[in-house]
Amino acid sequence: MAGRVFLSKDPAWLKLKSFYEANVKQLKMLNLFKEDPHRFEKFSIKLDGKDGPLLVDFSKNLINDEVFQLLINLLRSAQVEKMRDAMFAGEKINFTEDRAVLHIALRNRSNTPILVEGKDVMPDVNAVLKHMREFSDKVRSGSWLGYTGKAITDCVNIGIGGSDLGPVMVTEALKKYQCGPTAHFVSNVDGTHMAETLKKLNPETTLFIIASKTFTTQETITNAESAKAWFLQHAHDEAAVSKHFVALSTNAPKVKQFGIDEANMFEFWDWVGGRYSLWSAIGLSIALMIGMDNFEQLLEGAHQMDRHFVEAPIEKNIPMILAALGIWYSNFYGAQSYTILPYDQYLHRFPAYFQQGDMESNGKYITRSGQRVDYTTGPVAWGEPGTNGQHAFYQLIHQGTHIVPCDFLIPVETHNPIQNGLHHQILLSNFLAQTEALMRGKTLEEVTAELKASGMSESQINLIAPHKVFEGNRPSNSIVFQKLTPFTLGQLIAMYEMKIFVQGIVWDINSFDQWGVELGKVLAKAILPELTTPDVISTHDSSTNGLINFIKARKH
Ligand SMILES: O=P(O)(O)OC[C@H]1O[C@@H](O)[C@@H](O)[C@@H](O)[C@@H]1O
Repeated sequence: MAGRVFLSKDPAWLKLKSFYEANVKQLKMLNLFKEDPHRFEKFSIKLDGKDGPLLVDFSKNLINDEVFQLLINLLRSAQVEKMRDAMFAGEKINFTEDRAVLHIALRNRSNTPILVEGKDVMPDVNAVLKHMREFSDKVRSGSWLGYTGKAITDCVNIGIGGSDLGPVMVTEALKKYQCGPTAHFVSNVDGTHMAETLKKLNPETTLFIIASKTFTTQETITNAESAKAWFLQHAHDEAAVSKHFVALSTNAPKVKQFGIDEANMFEFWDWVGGRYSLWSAIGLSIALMIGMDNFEQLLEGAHQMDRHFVEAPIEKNIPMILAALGIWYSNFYGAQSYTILPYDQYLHRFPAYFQQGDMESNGKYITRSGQRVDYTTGPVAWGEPGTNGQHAFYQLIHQGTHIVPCDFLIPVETHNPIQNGLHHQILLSNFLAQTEALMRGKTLEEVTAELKASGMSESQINLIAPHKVFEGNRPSNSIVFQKLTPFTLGQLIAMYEMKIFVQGIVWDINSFDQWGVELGKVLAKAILPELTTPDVISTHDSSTNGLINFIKARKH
């Protein structure tokens, strides 16, 4: 952005750097809690929502008042508010693709005009939502019939990346709200994915949704062709295809070419990035499975978070604060990753969804003005649902040599209070215990006293005690919501989207392109024909040649 100083030269950055160098050893959370009885109130935000409040407690972080203020100053210096406003105003902030970034328009429930090149996009957005409602109502009510006159019981979304991960994550998260066909997903070009999915399906009652923004993605088009071939093996009638295939795309000519009726195409636009597209027609499988009213609740929740993001001052702004904390750890503490740990089984694909959301957005080393950064940008995002993660990788989070900031998420109420709610009580207690343990740790004195009390000998204690010590002082955010409803899920997704946006602005990168996925695609296209010729391949480096020739020699 014009007038922007290179981040590592920004005085706000340099202040954080010197604060870190001078004070890092003194930032002990346990002491900070002791010194300030109001730390929780000060470093937490409650956002009221339709389905109950969303509480974000960031008090278990390595911050004091001064760091917090310095981080806020950094965000101001990076002009995040100005860039946010530019995004919401439809400016072409994705300048490498000459596009606006307007997933916020897809969930703009207040319906205020949003202009792209002088044209309000809301009428088009509303028209597609209407189309989705009409279609999903027909399918769910059983009035949309397959080629033998039977209602649709299953739909298969064929898409990859942003045309897959969002619908997969949301249909898993909102399974409890199912009132329509069961959603299946085929993304991988590995024929196993398609073959294993088709095994479970009846062509007479299955709807295929071909989801591809470009409608040129090799994996998706290959899978779509295979699904069509399978379908026609049963239906023996090209005319039946229109009853069983619909498309979600920005590319009408390609959709037609594939043989899908234009009436069965659900449109979206180039200002919707793939990884931000679940709010668009790409969400059709969600609308089919949970109904359009619930889909619109998802949009409502996201819209509420968008409003909060636009209206709240930086100091009280959830996505801004989460972004600032992430920067504190990535750029000053040297954290290379962070975890998303949902204590809700329904959210089991939530971390995977944000692997694309975060890493495809911010995994970049070129600034908006074309220079190479001399600081780190997007971290590795990973995670698994609690409590499974506890029995797998939490060892490293508690006692490893890496600092791994953690986001813990949990609903107060479960959809499945089996055994009188016992399971959920156990889940809640584990959630609370983990963040406390990470923060408090356990000292050598505490461990020694415990071992002594158990009757252990001095020499045994000396041998074992160091292994049982926890340094503690390990950061986490606790994100607590009432219940996992469509509205709440919308809030949570938008919260992370906006956090990622803010970080991209501070790092001065374009979070909305993805050139990094292109090189492999081009090389794969060149290699594909080489796999079928009888020749020995010598056009690559010796490793790639060797691998190709080995595979060819072993293939029957
Ligand atoms: O929706 P289509 O166009 O098939 O793209 C699917 C995916 O392709 C990948 O290469 C990435 O660029 C993703 O961002 C995108 O979501």
